[in-house]
Amino acid sequence: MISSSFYLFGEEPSIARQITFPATYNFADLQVLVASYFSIVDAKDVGFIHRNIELTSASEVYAATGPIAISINGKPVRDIPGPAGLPYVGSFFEIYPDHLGNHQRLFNKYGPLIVTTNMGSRIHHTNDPRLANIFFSESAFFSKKIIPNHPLHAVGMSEAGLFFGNTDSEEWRITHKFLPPALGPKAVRHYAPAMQRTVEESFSVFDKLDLDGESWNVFPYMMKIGSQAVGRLVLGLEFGHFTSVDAPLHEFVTKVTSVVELSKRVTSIGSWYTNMPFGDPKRLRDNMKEVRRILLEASKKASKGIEDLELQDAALQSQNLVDYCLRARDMKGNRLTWDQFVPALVVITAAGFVTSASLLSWMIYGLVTYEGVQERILQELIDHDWDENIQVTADLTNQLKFMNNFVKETQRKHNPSFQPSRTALVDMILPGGYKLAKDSIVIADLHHIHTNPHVWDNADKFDPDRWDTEKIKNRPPGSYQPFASGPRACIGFNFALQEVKIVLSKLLYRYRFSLAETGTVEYDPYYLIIKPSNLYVRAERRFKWPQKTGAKRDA
Ligand code: HEM
Repeated sequence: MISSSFYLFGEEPSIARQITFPATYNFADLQVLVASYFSIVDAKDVGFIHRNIELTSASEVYAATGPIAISINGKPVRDIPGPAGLPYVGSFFEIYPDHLGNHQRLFNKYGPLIVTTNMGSRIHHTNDPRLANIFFSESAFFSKKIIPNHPLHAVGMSEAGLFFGNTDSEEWRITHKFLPPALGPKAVRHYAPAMQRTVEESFSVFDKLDLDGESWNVFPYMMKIGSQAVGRLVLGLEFGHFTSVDAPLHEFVTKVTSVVELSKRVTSIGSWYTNMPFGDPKRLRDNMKEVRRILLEASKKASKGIEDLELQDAALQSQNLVDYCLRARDMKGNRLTWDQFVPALVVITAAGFVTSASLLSWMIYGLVTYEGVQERILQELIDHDWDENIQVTADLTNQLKFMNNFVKETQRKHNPSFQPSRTALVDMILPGGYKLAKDSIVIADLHHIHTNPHVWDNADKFDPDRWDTEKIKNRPPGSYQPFASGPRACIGFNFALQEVKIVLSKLLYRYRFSLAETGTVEYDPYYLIIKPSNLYVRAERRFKWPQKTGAKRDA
């Protein structure tokens, strides 16, 4: 056996630790051993330096006398940089109101991992795909664990399992076993007719707005469509959002929307604010209770089948997710109880419509902002034999190559979700040599990863055709993850993608969209997701369509 002492390059040699290892160890074995002693996340980053000389083989390490420095990617370990901040408010004014622009400025200034302090809450952000993948991987280093500093802590709701539960909780384990099959690709296919019916119901309203020559604010209407689809498919509820131009939003939708708004507002002030017995924190708790009450009542009324079914069969045969939850059994005959599935369905409903409504809004933004996009999608529809009576299926939308590129590029540049957060489980050394303490909150900034100039060519350019290039196939792992990745990634992505393609195609075939107001379209910085707050468009009914080009055959 050999015994050598090691310390982290950048720290004092006097605190070196003695490590014993067999003389048969090669360089890679040494990297792994030392990484495990010093909690270095990726052993491949480990290098050895002795008397200012880099050691490149195991025999050089064996021969070194005295403490050996451990470098990370050839560099010393270091603290995570970030703005110094002001007393009490910390970096609040460095970040808000334009948190997207300001985080970009901070990444430019401090590098790919930064720390900000907001009224006592320290949060780490990255725009680096590799770090994001490490955060998302649910490992001995990181997990989704909702501790007081975590941005989702203010909402509570750990009993939902999905979204708000810790990964090591029984609630998450059980809901994550039962609910994903009902949102898998096969299950989602049988939702296509209901999705189509939902968008077709909106036509009477958009026709009327067109006849009256009126423009409309996109997000609220996409919210009506998105929530109507989710209400129908999750709860079996009819929200009646398109009975007239001004039909009010269903109570459930208004309450969920205010929860989304309030939770961002409360967490943007810091974790200490969460438990205040008044103001926004109290309103947030009250609205959460209301959302749960409404969902419980709706679930009791939802239409149901009779037979119990195995998970996959239940996913294909149930009329809605309440029906699914009541009938689905696992191999051992276990089922979800009402206490388990009602909170989970609250989350699925909310996660389902706010995000999809926002993505649809950004897609309409794309139509009216980026030249030629609208015409190309329309031409593609025509070339795929689209007409007013078409029955849209998943097979059909999957054939729409440009549409699919357009959705991907919209999610790259304008993804609704931007701040999935994880918690550090131990003190550790990250790639780049960053020292991170246990219980630190880390956020993979999806927006900034997707627009990172070190990863993307012409990152700011909206270019759907980039998705056809060789370069895109060889992009770094983790550089595009609109639905996050790893075990806690989105379980509703099949649903979302199918829905937005059906809704947008049907709308675009019927209407020509144009921007109704000049000026900058802004996002709402105090909303939990990124949505355009002032995008006004005109949707004019089409009466003429272009000729087929025969491009379908070539696709
Ligand atoms: C464009 C639309 C959507 C986007 C961009 C999106 C994005 C995301 C992201 C980034 C996460 C990870 C959150 C985190 O790590 O903290 C997530 C989780 C989740 N999403 Fe989505 N989502 C979308 C649509 C949907 C839909 C339609 C549903 C359901 C019908 C859904 C249900 C969920 C659920 C239940 C989770 C939590 C999974 C878990 O806790 O393991 N999402 N979503």
